[in-house]
Amino acid sequence: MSDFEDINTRGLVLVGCGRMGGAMLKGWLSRGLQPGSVTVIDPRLAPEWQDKGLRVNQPLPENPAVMVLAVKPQMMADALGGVPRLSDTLVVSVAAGTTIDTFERSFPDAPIVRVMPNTPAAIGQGISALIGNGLATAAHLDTAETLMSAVGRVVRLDSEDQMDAVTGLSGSGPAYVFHMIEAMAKAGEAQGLSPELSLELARMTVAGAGALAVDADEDPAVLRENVTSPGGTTAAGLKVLMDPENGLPPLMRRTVAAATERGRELGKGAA
Ligand SMILES: NC(=O)C1=CN([C@@H]2O[C@H](COP(=O)(O)OP(=O)(O)OC[C@H]3O[C@@H](n4cnc5c(N)ncnc54)[C@H](O)[C@@H]3O)[C@@H](O)[C@H]2O)C=CC1
Ligand SMILES: O=C(O)[C@@H]1CCC=N1
Repeated sequence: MSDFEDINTRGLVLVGCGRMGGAMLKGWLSRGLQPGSVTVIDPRLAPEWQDKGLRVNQPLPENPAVMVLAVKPQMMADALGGVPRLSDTLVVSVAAGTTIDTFERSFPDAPIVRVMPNTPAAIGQGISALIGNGLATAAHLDTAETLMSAVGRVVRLDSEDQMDAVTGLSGSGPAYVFHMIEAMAKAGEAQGLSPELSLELARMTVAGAGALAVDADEDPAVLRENVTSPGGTTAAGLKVLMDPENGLPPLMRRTVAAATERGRELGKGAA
């Protein structure tokens, strides 16, 4: 039996099929979601989605199992304006900042689950955190978890208050890691390596270390120590990187704090 049986029967509506919506849709289709059961609402849908058998910008099914909202927070009011008041439909939002009570104003009788995914979902390696409203039953949360586990791992939160920090850490986090690759590559160039060689070394170092961090039984701190020979090269590098005043820890603290704060602002309706 497909995990998507009820959704395939009643339908899934995806409002906004850009980078995040598209990444999730790719994962769902590869896990058994039937294209004909998906209604995509997006006025600027990318051409790659046009001939996949999806229902594109067509009237919504009468009683869809799930509606996933994946538009920018600044576009949410606009997008919600075009959607009927569903009550027997699980509403799932992946928008940063936008709080559950915003959705409750549009869907006062609906179960609502707020999710924060990230773009490695495009290759099934995402991490999503989720929390439901008072009307979301264990079965609704399971449905949301089924959807999100099609594109990576899932964690459940205890409180919606955690969501902005989650957004600042794992939602935005892939961008920090991509920038780390860029910065490492530039640093290699500064030591005389060619840009191509430096980028390849940086990219595969981050990819391999990430995979090892997931695969290994040891904590990242132990994996770091395993690389660090006493009096060796890594110790010399880490002395700079781990400097408590000027190193990565205070920089990362400020980075995640800024992203978290921006999530709070978006939640209050900031443009
Ligand atoms: N990109 C990321 O890494 C992540 C994004 N998110 C959240 O996902 C949501 C979407 O972000 P992205 O996919 O990055 O943006 P995007 O700009 O790539 O996609 C948004 C899509 O919404 C469509 N759209 C705009 N107005 C619409 C409307 N009224 N009705 C239907 N569709 C409409 C656009 O045409 C576009 O295809 C945001 O709320 C963001 O906070 C969450 C986690 C990670
Ligand atoms: O930058 C943003 O606002 C979205 C949310 C998390 C990642 N991208």
